[in-house]
Amino acid sequence: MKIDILTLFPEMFAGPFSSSILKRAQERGLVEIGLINIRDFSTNKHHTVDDAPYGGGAGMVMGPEALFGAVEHVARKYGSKPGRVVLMCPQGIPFTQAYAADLAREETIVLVCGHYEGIDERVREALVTDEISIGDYVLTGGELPAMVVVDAVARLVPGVLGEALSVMEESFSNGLLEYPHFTRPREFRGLKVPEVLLSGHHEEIRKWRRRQSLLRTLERRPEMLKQAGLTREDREILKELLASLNE
Ligand SMILES: NC(=O)c1ccc(NCc2cccc(O)c2)nc1
Repeated sequence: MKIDILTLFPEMFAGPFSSSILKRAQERGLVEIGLINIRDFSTNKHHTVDDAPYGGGAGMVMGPEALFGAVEHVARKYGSKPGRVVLMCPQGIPFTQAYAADLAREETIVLVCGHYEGIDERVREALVTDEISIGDYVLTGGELPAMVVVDAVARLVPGVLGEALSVMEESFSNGLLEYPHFTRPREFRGLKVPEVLLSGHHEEIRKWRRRQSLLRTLERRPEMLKQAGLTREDREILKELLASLNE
């Protein structure tokens, strides 16, 4: 999978992409991450990429020339239009695990890191296929959201996480929050591991984990329960949990 990132600050990406899973994924050729400096496509001698907004108002807007130039550069690099051109912005669609899975199926995606008060609308109209927000807050630029998207998407590319992916996705993608995890030592500063996890009874362990996922989801994200595809057994457990919470 090829991910090209259009940014004014390519140096911001050196850290996250030069360590651990993302580094190894690139070394193994599973993911290619291209960093493209939007400023290289500025069309004026001052190399600016932003300008005052028509209609007045505070702040600056990123103009169309450099962004169009940068996206066309990517298209020429691959000899075809990019599959998806994703603008990171607060007005975007909330980024979710499902959205990451959707993007991970693409051969090439471009992430556009906007700045200033926003970007010229003609970029949205003519180039952008997706607008994504990583949360309801405004950041100084789209770079951090782009890193989040690259991390969430790259780990889903086949081979990047290996069998760990299926285990992780299975627990998260079942629509509930994860159950608690424990590892050695069995007791730490008086805090013990739940006995059931030491019992070796796999069916009991499965039930305990499912119950913990349901309890955690009920307590923290009850709205997720509606579309979680609950079994009859789950509903029984939820009834008990609700009864005990209402005691
Ligand atoms: N929540 C987010 O994903 C997010 C994304 C970007 C961003 N800032 C750059 C920007 C880019 C475009 C328009 C705009 O108004 C601001 N801030 C927050």
